[in-house]
Amino acid sequence: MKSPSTYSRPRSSGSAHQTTPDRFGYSSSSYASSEVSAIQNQKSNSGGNPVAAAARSVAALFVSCFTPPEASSSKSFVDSQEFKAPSGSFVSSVCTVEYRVVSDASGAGSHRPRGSNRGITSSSYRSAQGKEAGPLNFTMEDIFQATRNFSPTFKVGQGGFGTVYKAKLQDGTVVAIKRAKKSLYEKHLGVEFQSEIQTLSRVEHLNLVKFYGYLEQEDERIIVVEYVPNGTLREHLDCIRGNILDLATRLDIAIDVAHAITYLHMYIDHPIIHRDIKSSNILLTENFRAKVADFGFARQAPDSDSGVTHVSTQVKGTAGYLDPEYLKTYQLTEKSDVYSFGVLLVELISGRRPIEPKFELRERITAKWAMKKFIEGDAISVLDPRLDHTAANNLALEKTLELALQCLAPRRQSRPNMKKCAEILWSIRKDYRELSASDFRSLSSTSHRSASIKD
Ligand SMILES: Nc1ncnc2c1ncn2[C@@H]1O[C@H](COP(=O)(O)OP(=O)(O)OP(=O)(O)O)[C@@H](O)[C@H]1O
Repeated sequence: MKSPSTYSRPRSSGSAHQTTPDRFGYSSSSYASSEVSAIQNQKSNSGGNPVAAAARSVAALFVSCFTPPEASSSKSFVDSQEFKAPSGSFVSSVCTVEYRVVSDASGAGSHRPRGSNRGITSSSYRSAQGKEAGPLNFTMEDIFQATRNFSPTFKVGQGGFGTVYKAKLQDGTVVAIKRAKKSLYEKHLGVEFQSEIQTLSRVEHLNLVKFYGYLEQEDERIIVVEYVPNGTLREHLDCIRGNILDLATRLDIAIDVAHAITYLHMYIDHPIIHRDIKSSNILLTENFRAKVADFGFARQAPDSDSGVTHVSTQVKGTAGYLDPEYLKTYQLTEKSDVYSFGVLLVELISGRRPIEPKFELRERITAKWAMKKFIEGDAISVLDPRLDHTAANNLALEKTLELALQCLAPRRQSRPNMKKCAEILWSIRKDYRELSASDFRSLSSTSHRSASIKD
């Protein structure tokens, strides 16, 4: 459950460009010039390893961490009349007990979908089999029937938004039914609900949860989406869903997520910034295909055709995944998702959560710890200890950390876009497969040789 806590950060033009440390330790004192220069000096004596050289050059970006962010020519989304938020709609952000940063949004719900309180969209015209099945005209009765009056037996999850149930519709389609909490204190849920249904109704992609419809009636707000049966990525990294994920599967998942975000950023009419990319929002199918879920914080991206470079908005997202430049300037772009994706890459490689309070201070912020290790030439110690140090794993580890370092660049201009991330990951996977195959060949020829010696 979300509840207001200590984090409060009202928009204030005066403070936006100061070099104050953020609460995750990415400050000029803790992670910028002196520390990185020292690391770079060490590395400059370490020979001509191309990976290390790339790491060094990207590491230099950390030196410029928290310099004033934008040239004055940049144009904000709120500068545009069309998207101006209603006056007085900006309020302080708050942090939840789960460290999820939420706030009453100014913009996510600015375009209510047309129609009544019974939501049927183009995406809801399809059944689970992908057939054109006609609109799923949900009534409260349908929902009660499908969930057996919201029986706890069918409950599969609980999030900040509410409770999630697995249910079967009358046509046999298995769906997830998300029922919003009714708490009077949770006004932001209305905004999250609007944001989620608006976004879901505009998208369709193999790596995004499919939308079937919604219902908004009196104090009930319900979203019906594809049921994804194999839990969240975080549950798999925690090994509470069976076996440990091997690196090949982790690379596949990273690529699926990269495809989903690329689609949101580049391949729809009005691109979308997800704003909450994290391992607990990545759902897995039985075949370990990844589907990005939870569009409660999604926001329309700035319209680059009209020269708008960013959206000025309150900070939303989840601690540990938040782009420090967005935190500091309130300027949102697609590159904030790229930053979160960088954190996700480190999570996939290390198995650790983005914030690990139980570790000593210097290991507590996983991305920061991992990047430091990588820059120091000690990538090996970042690999999830439950994975083997094969040649293929070690190479993929180095290359993935190198990409993560680029995604985590303090300044958004230095981060690659998501399409580039996907391309780099394809090439990492290709090399990984080739090396795994040759690892396997040499292993089997060794065992063949030792069997012949015995004969
Ligand atoms: N489509 C789905 N298929 C199967 N399980 C789901 C689905 N959507 C959500 N769940 C389960 O319900 C849980 C809560 O999901 P939900 O999207 O409501 O989270 P949330 O409210 O956004 O949480 P948070 O605020 O922590 O991000 C998930 O962790 C997952 O276990």
